[in-house]
Amino acid sequence: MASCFCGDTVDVCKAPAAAQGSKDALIASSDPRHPANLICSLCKLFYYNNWVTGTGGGISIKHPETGHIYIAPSGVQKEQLKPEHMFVMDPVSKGYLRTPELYKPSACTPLFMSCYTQRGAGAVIHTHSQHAVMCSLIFENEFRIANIEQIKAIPSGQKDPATGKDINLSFFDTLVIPIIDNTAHEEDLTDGLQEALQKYPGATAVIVRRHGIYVWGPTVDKAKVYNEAIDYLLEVACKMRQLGIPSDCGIGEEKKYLT
Ligand SMILES: CSC[C@@H](O)[C@@H](O)C(=O)COP(=O)(O)O
Ligand SMILES: [Zn+2]
Repeated sequence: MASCFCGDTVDVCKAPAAAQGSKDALIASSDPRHPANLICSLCKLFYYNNWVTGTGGGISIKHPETGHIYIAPSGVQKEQLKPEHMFVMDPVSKGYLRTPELYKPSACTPLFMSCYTQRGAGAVIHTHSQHAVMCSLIFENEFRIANIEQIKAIPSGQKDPATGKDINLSFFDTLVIPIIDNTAHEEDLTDGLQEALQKYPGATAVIVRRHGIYVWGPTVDKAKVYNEAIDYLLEVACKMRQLGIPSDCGIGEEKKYLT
């Protein structure tokens, strides 16, 4: 049976008939969960959170069945993306299976690839969150926050030996996120990101000073939850700092900073 560009054989290709057998089968789908559609809907959502305005930031998703890596073009308004704008990369050869005309792939591609390769990520989110930028000015090399309920949404880096599932942080734990320095060009961040990935094997995010944050997870849903929870915690940390309370202070210790 002949194979389609989407990775299926043509008899099971789920793309609309007009796209079957063409490279558009990689991006044409009526399924809102298809990476080409999900990148567009999530970027809209992120735009309204002020995370990907002014063309900054973005998201890359690995197709959970085919393993194809979906990447948006560089320098475009992320809330206006359409599935036909997507680059599609083969995860093994790292060659592009689909290259939309007139566009270059996101400058974040080498950083997304580092998270796929070194962390087995299923999706990588990059935002220009103001909370991440502010925390990168407040903290030196690590962002730390402790004893806040929302921490429980973040993985600890440990796995349950019985189920193999990620164990999340507890309320009493401290979340630590490494901070790397920004560079003139996005792709030049790759070495710094890779070093941080090695040094912090349990981390699910890296903050880029005066720039934003990269957050990844084993699935797109988990990456989305981690990004939301981390942004909430970054915002809480900024507010605690404004009141003079260290974000990793012990339970009850805040009183002594509030006099
Ligand atoms: C506002 S320009 C931002 C870019 O330099 C970069 O930091 C970024 O996040 C997006 O890069 P892009 O190549 O458009 O996907
Ligand atoms: Zn950026």
